[in-house]
Amino acid sequence: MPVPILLVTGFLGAGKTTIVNHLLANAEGRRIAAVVNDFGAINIDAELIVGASDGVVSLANGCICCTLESDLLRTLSTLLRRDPKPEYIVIETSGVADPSDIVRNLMDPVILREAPLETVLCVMDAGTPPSALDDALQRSQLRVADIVALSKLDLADEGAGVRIREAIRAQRVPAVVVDAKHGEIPSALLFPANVDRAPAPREPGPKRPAEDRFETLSWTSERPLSLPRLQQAIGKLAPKLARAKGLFETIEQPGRQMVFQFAAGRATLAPGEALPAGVPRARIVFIAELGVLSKAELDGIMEACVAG
Ligand SMILES: Nc1nc2c(ncn2[C@@H]2O[C@H](COP(=O)(O)OP(=O)(O)OP(=O)(O)O)[C@@H](O)[C@H]2O)c(=O)[nH]1
Repeated sequence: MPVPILLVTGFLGAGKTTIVNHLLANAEGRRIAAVVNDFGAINIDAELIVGASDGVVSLANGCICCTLESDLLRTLSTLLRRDPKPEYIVIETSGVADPSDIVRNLMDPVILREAPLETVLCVMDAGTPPSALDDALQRSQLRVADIVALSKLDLADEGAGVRIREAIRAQRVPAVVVDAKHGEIPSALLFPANVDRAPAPREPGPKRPAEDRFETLSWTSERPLSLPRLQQAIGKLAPKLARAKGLFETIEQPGRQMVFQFAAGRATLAPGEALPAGVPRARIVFIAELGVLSKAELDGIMEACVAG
């Protein structure tokens, strides 16, 4: 029985992990295997997924989640050899990845037979300015999509959803556009009921030279952070950042981790789990356009947040 693949693409911080988490938490008896592609040296995506540890997790509802190892095809064949075999595979791509390259990889004849690419979902922040769709990376993420999910409608102004839908239409993208409130998309839209029917191979589009546009800077600390000082640091860094995410302990709430997210100019902080043993007290990944932020500048700004 072929195992259909759902590929989730979308720009940095668009809301891909939120959707994958929602799918895993609401699997309704489907055995879903999720492959998350982490950008940075610190393995944050996997930690944010409910109940994950060591990069691989089996959920109580029969779903599993793993990080993408060096090679996508090897990761997929490992998943396909598992017993019981997953019924669906969800691959979350990196926000800086051109999904055409992954689509091309998935056209491998063996993978296509055993795990055909069924649906490509592009997640887009509803507050994305229409001009951002002229960006080559955003365009290639949209171009391969069957479904575009608009995230963060709750944060966007009233007209934003309409404006971004018009901008997507203007790109002549044939995809269906749906709203995804806090990661919620009807799973019937994403997973075919009849898995016997293998989807047709796809044309991934022209191969573009890989563009090194972003760099990831990891920052860790063995000491907890001061929240007011962190706020100041993020204020300084914000104009230079494309994305940041991290986990850390604060002086204000010792013994507990906070989950920090920065996407589309917006920073959020939420309470996380208890601080696990043997990990640095602060682990944050910063993503910036190449040459915009040096490690020395980042370290200088972040060290000022450390207690004592
Ligand atoms: N208010 C609100 N926040 C959202 C929604 N969807 C996602 N977010 C938040 O947006 C931030 C980024 O979401 P992620 O799901 O981590 O985004 P991502 O696309 O996986 O990010 P990368 O993998 O780093 O590219 C997080 O703080 C989410 O909680 C939404 O519908 N509403």
